[in-house]
Amino acid sequence: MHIVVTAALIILVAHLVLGVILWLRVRKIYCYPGLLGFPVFGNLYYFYKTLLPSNMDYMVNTLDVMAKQHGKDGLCFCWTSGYKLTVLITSPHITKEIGFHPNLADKPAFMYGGSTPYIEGIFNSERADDLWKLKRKEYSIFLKKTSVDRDYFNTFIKCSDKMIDFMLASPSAADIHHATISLMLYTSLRTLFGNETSLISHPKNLKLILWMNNLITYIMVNPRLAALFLSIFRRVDGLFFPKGAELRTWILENSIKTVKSSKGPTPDKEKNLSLQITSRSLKCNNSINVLIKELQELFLISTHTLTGALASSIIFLAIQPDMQEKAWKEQHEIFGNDERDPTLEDMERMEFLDRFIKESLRFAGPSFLGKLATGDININGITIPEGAGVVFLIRCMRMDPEYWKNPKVFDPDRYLDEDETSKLCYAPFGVGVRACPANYFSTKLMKVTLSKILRRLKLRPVEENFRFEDIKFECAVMTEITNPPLLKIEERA
Ligand code: HEM
Repeated sequence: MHIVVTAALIILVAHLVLGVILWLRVRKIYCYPGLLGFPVFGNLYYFYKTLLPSNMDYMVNTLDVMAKQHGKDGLCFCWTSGYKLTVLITSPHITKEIGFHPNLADKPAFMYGGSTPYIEGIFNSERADDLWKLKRKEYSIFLKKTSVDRDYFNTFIKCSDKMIDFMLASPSAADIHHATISLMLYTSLRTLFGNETSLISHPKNLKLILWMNNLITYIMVNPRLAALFLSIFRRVDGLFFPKGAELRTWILENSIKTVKSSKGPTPDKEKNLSLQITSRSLKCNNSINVLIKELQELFLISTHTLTGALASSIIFLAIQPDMQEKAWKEQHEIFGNDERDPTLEDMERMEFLDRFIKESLRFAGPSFLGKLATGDININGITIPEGAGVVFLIRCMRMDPEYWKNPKVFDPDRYLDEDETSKLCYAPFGVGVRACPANYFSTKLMKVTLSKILRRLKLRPVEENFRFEDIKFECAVMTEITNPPLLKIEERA
């Protein structure tokens, strides 16, 4: 009994000390929710509330509720991961003011660090240092408009035909996520890796990527636990996922072989991004492990985001027949009954499809953006202190009735009179110097694929009464549809 009482007292005192420390850290901070009238207990309450979020949906929604209840002027200070001081941004005007702030070029290790046993390239780079700058330059060259239009456009067309074949393979109940993953893996290999292999469509590898999506989300929410688990698992993953390991080896060997044998006036490394990465890594005498992590990141980041975005857009078309007809009519006006492939000029004319993709990304884009303040940032007399995490709750901004008329309604035409405010709280490709370098690449690929699908296929949900309002969204790295309907696929006459 004595021991139990002593233990209880120690725990109580330790908590009081912790509560006081937390309170001392935030007592002068503008607009903080944890005080609850009882500073020490209020801080302890928020410490536990944010210590181990079960999933990203819970995390983002908890932060959103806090920001709505306690935020002022689009800012709210709080804890994340228990004790990390974080400022939540929920206003497009603050986004504008600090989006490009020089002290916001780094990413918080407590959100991105968990996956380093597996991926470590530009996306996962905490620091915007010289190496990041070099890598970023390589990405920008390979993903810029001229490279996409010149080098990838025809591959996008071929890949879209493949997507249609995938969909037609099970016309009575097509699983769109499955089909899109196959397409994205294939497209990513053909464009960014410059090569392809049948290993990609092995059912075990498709399953692995589906599983990866959930894993990446879990890692961002629980980075420390994840890093520990992954660094152990990394050594034996080939035993559990032999097909995945085979694919990794294939990509690596292929890149190294091509770079080593490259000669002539146009070195092979200039042909695609993975060869560029391999060439640089070999020149810097990096270990093979470092190279694997960088290539793995390129592979994952280019497939997982696009899979979510494209699968959601196809589902949005299927469950909104009026919208599908409008998009089809636009295609018909451009091509008539001609079955030719689209040209770059045709793509320019697809204005409704452009808006449709934009609206799809408003619903299915990323849930939040995480940055790190590397120095004090002053806005309107408020200081975001050095070391604080800065989380832009972009999904919440994209759904905020203050900035959008009827935000829950899927309305591509809302972009016909887009103002600066809605542009600022849209940001599906991020903000500032760490924004996604693949904005043009991704939207062009989505547009080509949707255009080809619209011209050849009619899509409907198997469950005929399924409406847009029935969709359940969940915050993940990309916002996910948790109840995706199976689709009926019919060839247009
Ligand atoms: C629809 C598809 C995509 C969406 C919605 C998307 C979205 C994003 C977002 C929100 C960020 C973080 C930006 C920030 O922190 O401000 C990001 C970063 C990044 N994305 Fe994408 N992305 C997509 C496709 C791709 C593809 C295909 C690639 C191919 C290589 C790619 C490569 C990257 C890289 C390298 C970064 C890190 C940039 C940096 O930290 O400097 N993304 N993306």
